[in-house]
Formats: sequence, structure tokens, C-alpha cells
Amino acid sequence: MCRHWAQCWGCKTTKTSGEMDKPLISRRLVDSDGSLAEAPSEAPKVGILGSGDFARSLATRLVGSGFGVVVGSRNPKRMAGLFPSAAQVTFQEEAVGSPEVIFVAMFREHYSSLCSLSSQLAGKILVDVSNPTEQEHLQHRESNAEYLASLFPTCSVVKAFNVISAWTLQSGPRDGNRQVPICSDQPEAKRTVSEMVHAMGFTPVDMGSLVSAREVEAMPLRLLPGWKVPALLTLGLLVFFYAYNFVRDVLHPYLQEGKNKFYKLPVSVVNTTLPCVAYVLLSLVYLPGVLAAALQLRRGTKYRRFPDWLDHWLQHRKQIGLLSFFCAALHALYSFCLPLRRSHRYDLVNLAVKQVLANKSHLWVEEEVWRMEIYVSLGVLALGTLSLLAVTSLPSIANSLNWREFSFVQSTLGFVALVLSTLHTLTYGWTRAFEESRYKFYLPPTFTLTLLVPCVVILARGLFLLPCVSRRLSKIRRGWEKDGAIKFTLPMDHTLAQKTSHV
Ligand SMILES: Cc1cc2nc3c(=O)[nH]c(=O)nc-3n(C[C@H](O)[C@H](O)[C@H](O)COP(=O)(O)OP(=O)(O)OC[C@H]3O[C@@H](n4cnc5c(N)ncnc54)[C@H](O)[C@@H]3O)c2cc1C
Ligand SMILES: NC(=O)C1=CN([C@@H]2O[C@H](COP(=O)(O)OP(=O)(O)OC[C@H]3O[C@@H](n4cnc5c(N)ncnc54)[C@H](OP(=O)(O)O)[C@@H]3O)[C@@H](O)[C@H]2O)C=CC1
Ligand code: HEM
Ligand SMILES: [Cu+2]
Ligand SMILES: [Fe+3]
Repeated sequence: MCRHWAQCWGCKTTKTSGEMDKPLISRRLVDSDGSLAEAPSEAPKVGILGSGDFARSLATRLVGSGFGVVVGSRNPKRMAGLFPSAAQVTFQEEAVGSPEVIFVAMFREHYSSLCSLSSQLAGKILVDVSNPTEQEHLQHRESNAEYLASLFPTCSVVKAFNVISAWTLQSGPRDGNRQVPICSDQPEAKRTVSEMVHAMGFTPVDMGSLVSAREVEAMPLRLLPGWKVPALLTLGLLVFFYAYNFVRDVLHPYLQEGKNKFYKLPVSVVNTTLPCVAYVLLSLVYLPGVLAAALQLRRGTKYRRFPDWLDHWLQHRKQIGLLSFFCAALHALYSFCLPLRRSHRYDLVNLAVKQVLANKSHLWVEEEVWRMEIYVSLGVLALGTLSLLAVTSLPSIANSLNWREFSFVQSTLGFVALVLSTLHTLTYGWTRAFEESRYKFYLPPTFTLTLLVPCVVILARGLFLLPCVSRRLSKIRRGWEKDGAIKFTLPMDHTLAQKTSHV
């Protein structure tokens, strides 16, 4: 039997290396009625302890990938019917006899019940698939896998498959998560299990030694980790702008003129809130790039780390950008629905009646017509450009672009979208910022609040385009450094510096 047991399995099957990562319910194992037929006798046997949801899915996947499976259960009679016919379900003692690799598909609190099997398990590879709950994760210092290794010191423990749900395991990796983080203190054992991960249609991600198991076990506990801060930022902006628009558009007419404009709350106030949030978020996507460039220009090098807050901000731009796109798309939908509303129709009729009573026939203000035509068109162009950025955010699309194409779409087109949105907002706002009647409780029109950050970004980016600045910036990005840019003293300089300082 060659060194890498599972690799040996890889040699035997007819799969070429390219096929290794394809999910496989191998043809010869599926009967005409689609049930999984008997596994070939020479298929390497894999053991599974536990007969729950995970064990069942794992057995299905392993059998479908050409392995022989023996399941160890405390109650085999009851559980056998739930497993594929190709899998053998028996008592735990029997199940751990022949297989080299044994998956422990149980909860941590039940690991100690396996100690009676220590002698049979000696020298085998135990795969820990368990996930602690949030509370358990905090409560235990060592990971579940390290705990299993402490119970069975004569075994090689490998952490794997815990991030894959029983359902994905059963149905096979689709677009979602194909990656299986894997770690172990025994490289051989890790390699064997990695080959199995491949054979099952997943992609192993080597996470190093077993000490990383704690980090691997924390992965399923996280919920959209990179989105927390951007989501809170968006929520904060939505609350702020909604409150601001409520005060200006509903409360002010109610208190000052006794007019009831509460009907504006569901659509109109939302449609002055969403665009402002979208626009501010979009400017916050490109502001950190400007700050980073300014820092590099000032320092005269790119070889110094950005401050943590800027680093963090740069890491979250994708999420902030996608949230901006989402708000802008909702804003466009709301805008298209404005004319559908009953209130809009009443306003139109009332306006017509007023026209007639005032004996005015022709209501056409050329400037207003052009203003609206232009700002709606600019809005559509801005959203269209943002959609390109959103599409290239999809990993499958991003992977098909080289970094220059990606950066062109994200950096250049993204900036064009910011300029278009600014023009859209300015033509929408037009002269409103200068009309006293637009200031309610002395509060300026909402769009004026949104213009500050984008204008700073646009001006700064304009400045960076100046030949003297852009030449210097591209030199810095190609690794040029201003002399003395890096402030570190070599040991000998240090003594030299000390000597000279006494002179
Ligand atoms: C809808 C939408 C979707 C988005 N999706 C993504 C996404 O999928 N992934 C993503 O990363 N962002 C995404 N973003 C955010 C944004 O588009 C990108 O981060 C974009 O690259 C930012 O461009 P930039 O010009 O501001 O900064 P960058 O081009 O990243 O440059 C920032 C700074 O880094 C430094 N720098 C840049 N290049 C170099 C270099 N070669 N050498 C040294 N220093 C350099 C410079 O100081 C520069 O100013 C998305 C935004 C939106 C609106
Ligand atoms: N379900 C999922 O999607 C995922 C589960 N996991 C992990 O897989 C492991 C199993 O999860 P899951 O299959 O959902 O859990 P289940 O509760 O469905 O199954 C656990 C199995 O453990 C066995 N077991 C052995 N000894 C004991 C004991 N003393 N008391 C109770 N049960 C015992 C039982 O099998 P029997 O009675 O036959 O001995 C039982 O079926 C867990 O560590 C979980 O974190 C990881 C990723 C995803
Ligand atoms: C299909 C695309 C778009 C259409 C049809 C559209 C249409 C409109 C309309 C009709 C208004 C006036 C809102 C009202 O008075 O109720 C408006 C305002 C505004 N839009 Fe858009 N827009 C689009 C895209 C965008 C995008 C992509 C952004 C920025 C990311 C944006 C930002 C704004 C801003 C900031 C305002 C001013 C809101 C205020 O202060 O009242 N719009 N847009
Ligand atoms: Cu071999
Ligand atoms: Fe624990």
C-alpha cells in the first residue's frame, strides 16, 4: 500500500487529476433507480462513528465518491435503514477495526464515551468534524480537535469538514462553499484526509497544525464578518437622513402650517433618504483611496503601513460599495414608482384645476424641464455604471478579470459613477440650496449635506491627475522612495546616532 493511502485510492480510480475536484456520485455506484449500488470491494474503507445527520450525509458522499463506508452506532439496527445500502452499519467496536481513517461525527461531550475503543483506535487517523456552539467555544480553552487528540494520544487527529453543512455534504458543493479548512499536527494524516477532500469534490485549505483548529471551529460561528461595520454605518446613515427628512418634510409643515404631510413617510421621505445614503456611502468607498494616496505622497514611500483605521477602512470598501449600490437601486425603483401614487395624481389634478381657475393655459418651464431630464438621465447612467462594479464583485466574474481590468472597473469606472452621481445630485438640487424657502427650521436641503465628502474626493482625485503629482505617485507605487522616507536606524547607525548626539 503506498504511503498516501487516499492518494493510492486516487491512483486506482480512473479519475484524471482535473476530475479530482469534481463532485462525484460515481456512475458505477448509482443503480438504474438512482440508488447507490454496492461499493467495489477493493474501495478503501472509511469509518464513521455516529449515525446522526452529519454521519448520514458523510456516508452518502463517501459512498458516492467511491469509498467503502462502515458506520459505528450504539444502535445499528435502528439506524441502518437511514444509510445508503452500500454503507455497512454496525456496532462501534466493529466499525473501528479495519478502516485507517475514522470520522468522529459526534458531539464533543460524547468523545469520552469512545475511550473504551482506545486500543482498537491506536495509530488510526481520527477526523474531528465538530462545531462548538458560541458559548462552548468561549467556555473551552482548547478546541474540540485538541481535546479529541488529548483523549487519543496514539491517534493522528485531523480537523476537517466542520464548515460544511450536512446538506452541502449530501448535495455536493455548488457555487457556495467548496473549501474545507484542514489542520493537523501529523502532515501525513493531513495529506491523506486532503486527498479524500479532493475525491469528495471539495477543496482542502491547509490551515497548518492542530493549534489552528480553534480558528477553524470559530469560522461557522461568524456571520458575514466583513459586513458588520458597513451594515452598521449604513443603518446609522439611514436613521440620520430619515429623521432629518422627517423633520424637514413632515414635521415642519405640520407645526408651521398645520399641514398633514404624514402620507409622505412611506415613499417620499424614503426616496430622499435612500439616495443620500447611497451617495454618501459611495463617496466613503473612494475617500480611503485618496487618503492612502495622500499619505504615500507625504511619506514619499509605499513601504510604510497605513494606520490601522485606514487599513480597516480599505478592507471594507467592497461591502460599503455593495451597500451603496443596493440603496441606489432601491432609490431608482422608488423614483420610478413616484408617479404611481394616489397623492401624485391628486397633486396633478389640483394643479390642473388651479391652472384653469387662474386662467393659465400653458404650464411649461423650460429650465425645469431640462433640469429634470438631465438629472434623471444622469441618475440612470450612474446606476448603470454602479451595476458594472456590482457585477464584477461576483467572485466568478472577478476571477475572470486580470488585476488591471478589475482595477479599471472598480477604481476608474467607480470614480466615474461617483462623478455622475454628483452631477445627478447637483442638477436635482440646482438652485434649491440658495432659496431661503428651502431652509426649514434653518436646516439646509438634504442633498447639500451629502455633497461635502464626494466633492473632496473628486477634487483630490483631480489634483492627483496633475502631471507633477501623478508622476510622483506612480513612481512611489513602482517602489521609488524619497531619501530618509523610511525612519528606521540599523544597530550600527544607532550607536553612531548616540555618539553624534553628544557633540
Ligand atoms: C458596487 C461596488 C462594488 C465593489 N466591489 C468591490 C470588490 O469586489 N472588491 C474590491 O476590492 N472593492 C470593491 N469595491 C470598492 C472599490 O471599487 C474598490 O476598492 C476600488 O479599487 C477603489 O479604488 P480607489 O482608486 O479608491 O483605490 P485603489 O485603486 O485601491 O487605491 C487605493 C490606494 O492604494 C494605493 N495603491 C493603489 N494601487 C497601488 C499600487 N499598485 N502600489 C502601491 N499603492 C497602490 C494608492 O495609495 C491608492 O490611492 C466596490 C465598490 C462598489 C461601488
Ligand atoms: N449537522 C450538520 O450540518 C453538521 C454537524 N457537524 C458536527 O457533526 C457532529 C454530529 O452532528 P450531527 O450529526 O448533526 O448530530 P446528531 O445529534 O444528529 O448525531 C450525533 C450522533 O452521535 C452519536 N453518539 C455517540 N455517542 C453518543 C452519546 N453518548 N450520546 C449521544 N450521541 C452519541 C449518535 O449516534 P448513535 O446513537 O448511532 O451512536 C448520534 O447520532 C457534531 O460534532 C456537529 O458539530 C459539523 C458540521 C455540520
Ligand atoms: C435609475 C437611476 C436613478 C433615478 C431614476 C433617480 C431619480 C431621482 C429622482 C426622481 C430624484 C428626486 C427625488 C425626489 O424628489 O423624491 C433623485 C434625487 C436624488 N438622487 Fe437619484 N436617481 C437615480 C440614481 C441615483 C444614484 C445612482 C444616486 C447616487 C448614488 C442618486 C442620488 C440622488 C440624490 C443624492 C438625490 C437627492 C435626494 C434629496 O436630497 O432629496 N440617484 N433621483
Ligand atoms: Cu498509490
Ligand atoms: Fe467546547
